[in-house]
Amino acid sequence: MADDILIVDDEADIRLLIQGILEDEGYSVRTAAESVTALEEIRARRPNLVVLDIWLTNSQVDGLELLRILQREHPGLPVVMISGHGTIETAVEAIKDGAYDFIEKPFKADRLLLIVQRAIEAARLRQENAELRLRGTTEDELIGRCSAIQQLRQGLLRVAPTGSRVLITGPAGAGKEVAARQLHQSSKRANGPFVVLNCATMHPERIEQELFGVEQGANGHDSVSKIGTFERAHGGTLLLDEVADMPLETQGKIVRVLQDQSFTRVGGSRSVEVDVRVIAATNRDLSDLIGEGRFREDLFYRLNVVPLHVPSLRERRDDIPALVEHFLRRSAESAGLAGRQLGHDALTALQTYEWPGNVRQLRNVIDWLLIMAPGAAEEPIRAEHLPPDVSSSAPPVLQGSGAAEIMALPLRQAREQFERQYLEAQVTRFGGNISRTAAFVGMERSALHRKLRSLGINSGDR
Ligand SMILES: Nc1ncnc2c1ncn2[C@@H]1O[C@H](COP(=O)(O)OP(=O)(O)OP(=O)(O)O)[C@@H](O)[C@H]1O
Repeated sequence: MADDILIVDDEADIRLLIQGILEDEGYSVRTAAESVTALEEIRARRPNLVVLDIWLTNSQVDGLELLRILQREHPGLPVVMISGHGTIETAVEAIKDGAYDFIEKPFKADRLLLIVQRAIEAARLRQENAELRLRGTTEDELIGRCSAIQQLRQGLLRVAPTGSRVLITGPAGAGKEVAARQLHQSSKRANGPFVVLNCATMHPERIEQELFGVEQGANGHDSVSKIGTFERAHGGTLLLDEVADMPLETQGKIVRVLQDQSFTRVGGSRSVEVDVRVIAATNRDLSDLIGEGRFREDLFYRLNVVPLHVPSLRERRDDIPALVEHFLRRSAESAGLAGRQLGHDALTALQTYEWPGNVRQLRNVIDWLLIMAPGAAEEPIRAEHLPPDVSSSAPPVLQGSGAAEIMALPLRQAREQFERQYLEAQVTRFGGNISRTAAFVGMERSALHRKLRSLGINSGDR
């Protein structure tokens, strides 16, 4: 997606010159000769960058004043100043007032392009960092090698370049946002913004302001007091997270935006044109909600062009060791703590746990362990060090009380009890796959089957 640049200069030949240079590089360019038109253009749709002449003749306000208005009305919008009669003092003043940089006429095309590219990049990074701070850290990389994740990864790669809409389903914390982010990264819009709107945490009355922005009449002019997520996502991807929680009325408006690729801001009348790829995510069954009249069928079909599913963590226990290793490394690095290893018992306990909160919960457990687990950095973390809710649901053989119980029994029963607990834990850990359990425990597949039957363990051979 081409970045959108507005050139504001009173000299027509300079506007044409800059426009030519930028368009040759693939930018999409709009121009304005004075401040009123410039503000109109910016209010019609926020550009990615403004190239602004310091001296504007026949203009309501000059370049420096316009810069101040932009800083007030459109914070975060990068501005590169141009001057023909530039003095260092004017440049310094513009930069103090928030301009990204300054270029003096006559300038070389290379220098203009370099500054423009850097300014857009810097603004994008700033926006991404602000969003990450707001929502906590997140990943770009979908960790996991199990077949469901490999299938998901292939699906993402196949659909990414097509620009098609995608509906990502899966339980809370399973990685739907990570998948959406990866889709964006592999698409042609990768250099554009990736914006997330969580429809569940948003007050129903505020959701439209968030999505479409707000325009208010001030001094007889319309002025934009808030840029919405649709506009911020122009040229990129918008993830509507927890889309099932979107109020019905807003759903109707989204249908229209998807149809027209344009909308009006709350309180405004002019139409804002955008080019946004919409991805939706949900942990609910939208067909049920359609049946109950709580989700619009037309929106469902528009969003669900390509459905992708992220499995729960308990359906892919095989991926737990790789996820644990990844989070141990990442969390230790970012907290400045020494890295730790997990003992086999702790890892098995994690692999047999049900994970109602999925990968998000696993990540929290790892953060907790790095701070709370006793012992020196080089000592492995044991099952008994896991947080109480995880360790208390671990198979008894991995809990301190398991050993005490076994010691109270005669050998035959003790052996049987141990075998039952040990094998139950291993079968769960390998997701019920008997061949892999047999390989790990060192038994023939058929012998393991017999053993499980004799111990009354339901393997449900998957
Ligand atoms: N496959 C994965 N690889 C690496 N990290 C992951 C993976 N899946 C999830 N995570 C991490 O788990 C946490 C939750 O993931 P994410 O926000 O994508 O889940 P979600 O399905 O969108 O959740 P919700 O429905 O609650 O919004 C994040 O911190 C994310 O970085």
